[in-house]
Amino acid sequence: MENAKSVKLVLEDGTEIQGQSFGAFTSAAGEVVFSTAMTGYPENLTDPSFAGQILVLTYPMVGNYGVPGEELYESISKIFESDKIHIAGLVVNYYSEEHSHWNAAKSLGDWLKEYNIPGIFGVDTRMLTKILREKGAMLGKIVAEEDVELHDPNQDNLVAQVSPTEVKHYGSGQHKIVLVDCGTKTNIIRCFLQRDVELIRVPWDYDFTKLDYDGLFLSNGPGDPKMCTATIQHLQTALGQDKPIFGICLGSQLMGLAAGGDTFKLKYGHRSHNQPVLLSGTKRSYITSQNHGFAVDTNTLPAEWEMLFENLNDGTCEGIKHKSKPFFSTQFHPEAAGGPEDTEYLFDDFLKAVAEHKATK
Ligand SMILES: NC(=O)CC[C@H](N)C(=O)O
Repeated sequence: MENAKSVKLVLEDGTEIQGQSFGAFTSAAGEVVFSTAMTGYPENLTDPSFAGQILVLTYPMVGNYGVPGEELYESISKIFESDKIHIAGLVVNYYSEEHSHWNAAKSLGDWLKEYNIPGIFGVDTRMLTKILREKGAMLGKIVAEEDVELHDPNQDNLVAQVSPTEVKHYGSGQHKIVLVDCGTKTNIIRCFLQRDVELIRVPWDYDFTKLDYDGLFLSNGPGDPKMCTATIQHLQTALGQDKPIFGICLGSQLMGLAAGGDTFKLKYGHRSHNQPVLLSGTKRSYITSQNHGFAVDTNTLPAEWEMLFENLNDGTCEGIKHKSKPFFSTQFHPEAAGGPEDTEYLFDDFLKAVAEHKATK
């Protein structure tokens, strides 16, 4: 790109990498994480779970298909995973200034500018990823003119920042599902609305235990799950009953914590569209979409709980289930967006559990 201004990426270990600016020419600090997904930047950038993070993409050319225009589906976005960009900054190797796609409405750089998010290109993102894999995810900053302090987003209650403040209702259907929105991806809402569901979307700290519902869903969300003390407390009440509960990603970690287990921070997290997981008790594996930096420590789970899926790369917990009650979760993203849709059937499994539970009443 001609005339692009110089910017640098600085890591907490002192590594400095020079690059060029695209998107907003401004400085930003955050946790530097990498994703090896080959496509899906419109979905990734709007996934609220990335709040506070500077995202490094290992795929070498980014921006070539531009950014689609907005369309609505039942009053929520049909295209994006929330209503804004959530990442703190973007790091790419080659930024494709020219984009071409039937669905593109603007360039990636212009989209980043709209939300005042800095991008840096001309960075060897695979070399950078090797550093992050050896040393672990690190704090860092993109520095334009003004220097900024390093900042650890995991010390903040990011969920409170991205969760809605009001209750919203969607759709009509046989099953009344409460969705606890800790930063939900809109494809989770779309997945429910494509099924026989009336959805009640509530804020992260809302006392849903007082609501009349058939099944409880816990969304994905940013930051350290231990920050969500209000959600964990309400969830403990729900675990004392027997209505079906399904959690995804942060929702899985909250289920583990509410059950009495512990979570820990992974060295560098799982962010990609090709994470293999094994369904416990079978030889069946699935390729899954993932975006997480924390995980449930399976060894700390109480005796009535067990691991439901295991990550085949590093053996960590990819979901848990209660041995006798209809409570289960996945650390990966069955709703994909982006990534493979092979595990979307888990929404059907959950609704089947809801229907069965209602039939016994
Ligand atoms: N996508 C998510 O829900 C991420 C959960 C949590 N913030 C983590 O990084 O592990």
